[in-house]
Amino acid sequence: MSVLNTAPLPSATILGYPRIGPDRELKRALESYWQDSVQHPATTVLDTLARLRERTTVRLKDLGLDADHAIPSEGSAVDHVLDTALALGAVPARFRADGFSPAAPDTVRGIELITALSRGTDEVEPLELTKWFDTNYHYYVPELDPDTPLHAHPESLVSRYRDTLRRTGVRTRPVLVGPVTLLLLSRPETPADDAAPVDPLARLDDVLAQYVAILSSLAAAGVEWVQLDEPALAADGWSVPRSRIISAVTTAYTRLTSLADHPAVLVTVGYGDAGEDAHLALARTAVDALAVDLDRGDVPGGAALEAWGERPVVGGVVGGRTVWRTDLARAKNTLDRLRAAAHGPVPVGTATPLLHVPHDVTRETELDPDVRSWVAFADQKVTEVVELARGVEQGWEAIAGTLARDAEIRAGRAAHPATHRAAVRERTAAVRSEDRVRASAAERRTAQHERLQLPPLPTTTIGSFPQTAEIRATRAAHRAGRLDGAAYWEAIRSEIARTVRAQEELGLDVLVHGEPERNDMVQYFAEALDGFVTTRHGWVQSYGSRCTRPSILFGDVSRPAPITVDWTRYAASLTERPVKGMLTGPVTILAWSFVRDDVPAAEVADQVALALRDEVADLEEAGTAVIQVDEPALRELLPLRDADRPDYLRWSVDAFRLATGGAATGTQVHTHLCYSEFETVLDAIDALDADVTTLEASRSGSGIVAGLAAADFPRDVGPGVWDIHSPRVPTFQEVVRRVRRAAAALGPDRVWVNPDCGLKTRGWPETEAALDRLVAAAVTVRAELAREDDAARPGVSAAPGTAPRAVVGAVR
Ligand code: MET
Ligand SMILES: [Zn+2]
Repeated sequence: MSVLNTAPLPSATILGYPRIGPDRELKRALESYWQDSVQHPATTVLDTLARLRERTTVRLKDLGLDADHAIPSEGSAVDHVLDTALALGAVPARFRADGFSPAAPDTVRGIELITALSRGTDEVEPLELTKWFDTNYHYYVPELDPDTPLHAHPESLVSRYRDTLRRTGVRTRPVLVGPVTLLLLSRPETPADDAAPVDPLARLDDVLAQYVAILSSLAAAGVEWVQLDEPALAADGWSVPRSRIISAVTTAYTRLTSLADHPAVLVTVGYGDAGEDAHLALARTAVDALAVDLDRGDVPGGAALEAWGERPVVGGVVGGRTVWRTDLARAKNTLDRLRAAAHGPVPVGTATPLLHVPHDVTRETELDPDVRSWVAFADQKVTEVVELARGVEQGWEAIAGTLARDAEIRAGRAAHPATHRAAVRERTAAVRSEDRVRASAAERRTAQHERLQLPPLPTTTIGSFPQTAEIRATRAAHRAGRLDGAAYWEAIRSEIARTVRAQEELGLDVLVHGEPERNDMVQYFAEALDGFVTTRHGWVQSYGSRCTRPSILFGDVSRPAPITVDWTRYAASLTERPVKGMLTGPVTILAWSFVRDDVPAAEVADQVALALRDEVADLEEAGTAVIQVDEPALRELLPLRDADRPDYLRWSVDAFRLATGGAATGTQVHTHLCYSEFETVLDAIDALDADVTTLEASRSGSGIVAGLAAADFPRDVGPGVWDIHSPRVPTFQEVVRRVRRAAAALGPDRVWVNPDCGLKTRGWPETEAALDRLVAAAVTVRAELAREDDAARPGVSAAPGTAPRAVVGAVR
């Protein structure tokens, strides 16, 4: 084994930085290219990436990360997991058959390939999108079959490094997802419906051969440090036993560090505590440095640190997933404990990449100054890292002023009246367990059937309809004061009217108002509730070019006035069919906001739930018979470690039930979940006690339907039959197949027909085309079921359900 050089790891570092750009430059470049690749060719995306990389490096250097190897070399166009898959040359067979060959990410062909993999083509479906550990970032799931050819493509890793060095003079640290995590996150291309479960580690050797080739190329290019991220080590719930994962770690890092020439290897195990077994396994290889998450995890045990010897252990004391200032006194103590136990240097770092926080809070000039002083975005966190590193290097007295000021800000926050409001606390304290319980599911079912009179396989959508440029402009004009209340109200009403009319014409059974007034399903509620502030530039990447701007939940939460009732009432006045009231659930409001860290999450969730409970009551009062409370993030907050899960599931389910528990027997409560694998939390979904659950299902194959069937899930479900995350319109046959499969597996009297998720990112033409097929498919399968019924019971004719006007032309 020989490490190419002995350049030390610097005393301050971060594990990653936001990639989308302070003004979402990357989003704009990608979307322009996707919309019109003649006007905006792939080279414009590559130029934007290069400019952002340069900007980031210069900025980080200015903030004090001025040593070589302190700054990660990043720059994924769409997703870092996808980039790693491309670096290994892993292109699924269906894309190869469609004319795509492996390519390095930062090339025109690479951008074309990334576009196809993430968005699909007319011919083939895109990669599945799923959440990255317990965050709101979503990655594209790599697909690896036993025979997927692999071939290393290190070109972009090399060119990024060289380009940054040339432009800025800084030696950066290329980053890849580590081999063990990459394999655990991947899935086979051909879903193994009934076949034996696939072993995700089966291709370890082949994959390692590509990492070997990549590290050799990096060494040859003069790269001195490389970062391999292994967050999977801090999570449970993989399909292989822990012991095999640990032995894969040993195999992988023994091999990668025994190369003739290779850059020094920093392994990061963020997103929680990897545990003694993983630390020890890594320590027993010749890995050059380890970075641990000391925000969520603990200082590694003595045995592991003993085994690490004099190699550096990066103390990740600055959380990468929270916007609150780091508690510097606590960070100092943690670092002192690590330094006392470790035998080598302790550089200061972030716990995870800063991908999950916005760029810079100093730009938030409209934010309440008190709240702003409590907050740290990426740039402020870098400053915290740099300051703490100065404390480690020069002694804590060197940063005594910084520590004192932090303590003062912390005390001010604790004493601020908005962080403790007696009326809110009294109300949560008075909640009784009966408040979370409705009439029995059977009674509700009867009452709701009577009231709603829906056909079998009822059709509905998830809530939002296309958010056209026009609607966004209307909202923006209103916000900026260029459009007065009356004109705004009129514009939104006309959009609602259009949406209701379209749904009637398409023949949907349960309608929605379309959510044109909502900028975002969480921010909309955050703006209406007390206890939140919103930001102007606080964007974080959700997936690909999609960003969200989480609100900051900083105080006690209450509802000053009804939020959604007028819009829902207006939509209902336009149609005879039921219109769903649409609310975002308490868990999702928490998950997609930056939540205060000074009160237990269970208390915060109940505060939000009580506000929603009042909204449910007001919707009922306005005559609403169906109310959907979305919880797409239920699975997202699920702790990565098994031991932490029961407590989370208890308070999250409790909060949903507090929000919905006051609904009348005849009110049909829906919930909607998407973006992740729900198989592991089916019991919790059941415990939500919703009458109808709509789920994302079309990208993940038949998994969720099979899972629900196997669990004998006792409620109505709508497994999505149209993947709305890509512009592709499913064929009629595909939709029929999915509806049939769901009806057969779950029983036709329990199944709803709906898209995977809301339609806000889609355009009207594809929305109408797809919904037309969806309604047609429901009608077709209803007729099939009616015929089966007829055949089974001659003389009795089954109800065909509503026959939509669109259906004849729709069957194609
Ligand atoms: C991410 S879940 C989205 C649910 C929301 N009601 C919508 O339709 O947009
Ligand atoms: Zn959804």
